[in-house]
Amino acid sequence: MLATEALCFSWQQDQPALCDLTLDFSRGRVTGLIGANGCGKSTLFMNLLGLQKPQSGRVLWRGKPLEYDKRSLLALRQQLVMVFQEPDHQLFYTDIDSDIAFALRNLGVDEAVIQARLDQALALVGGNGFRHRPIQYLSHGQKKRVAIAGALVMQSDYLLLDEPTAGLDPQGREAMIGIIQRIAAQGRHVVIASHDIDLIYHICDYIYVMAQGRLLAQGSEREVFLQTSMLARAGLSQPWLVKAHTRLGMPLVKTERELFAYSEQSRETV
Ligand SMILES: Nc1ncnc2c1ncn2[C@@H]1O[C@H](COP(=O)(O)OP(=O)(O)OP(=O)(O)O)[C@@H](O)[C@H]1O
Repeated sequence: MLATEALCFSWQQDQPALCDLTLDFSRGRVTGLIGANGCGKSTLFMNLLGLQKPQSGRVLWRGKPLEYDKRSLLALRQQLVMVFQEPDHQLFYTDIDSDIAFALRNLGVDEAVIQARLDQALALVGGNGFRHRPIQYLSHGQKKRVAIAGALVMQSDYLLLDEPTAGLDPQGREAMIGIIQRIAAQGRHVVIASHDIDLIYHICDYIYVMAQGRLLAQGSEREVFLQTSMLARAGLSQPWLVKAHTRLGMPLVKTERELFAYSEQSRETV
């Protein structure tokens, strides 16, 4: 279980970046964290990872307050792994296999286990087609997949994804949705911070809305995205499928496919 309790954090005195946040990331399989630029999403991730320490309140890991000694943090970061928005920030080798295996080799994991996990992770992100290309020759989207594979080999309980679809073309975005769904289907928790509201609506089963470091709303995707005035206060808008429901009276569905199936069905019955 990963949670925060009345967490407050300031980068500078008297300017709180996070205020009184009580969040539970085990509520949903895929949890969304949304809010306007500067609302505190990245700062929260840093607090969850123990890279920053709250001035008051706490991070709870497996039901206990997070401990900040080196050993505890090392153990935490094997179970709570972050994938940054910019893959270049976490890819260091030119060779994909070496890059993905880096953390496992550091931990002294058996080479046969590393190979098996590498194969699995690359298959899950659809990376086998470019596995033998040098990393510097990969596209942004391909690098994102390698960065996710590097996190997956850790077989962590939680994966924190910062803007997983940023910079991806429509096909790459669809592929990323599939990747996240496959990760969640493996029984892991995924936490996504993103401005891609349609992605959050499509893929998350629990959502926290933040504004200026505070929690503004929480709930299932339907509970959250039907609150138009709250979304406006947070500087956000509704996903297009929710707009189609609230403004055009279409049924509230989770995916485009469901909406088109509904519209075809209604045409047939006319
Ligand atoms: N290293 C830092 N030093 C000082 N202030 C910081 C630092 N990082 C972030 N902040 C401030 O903390 C607040 C929250 O920023 P943060 O980056 O967490 O927001 P965010 O929700 O991730 O934004 P975005 O959507 O733009 O990525 C902002 O006011 C920002 O200026």
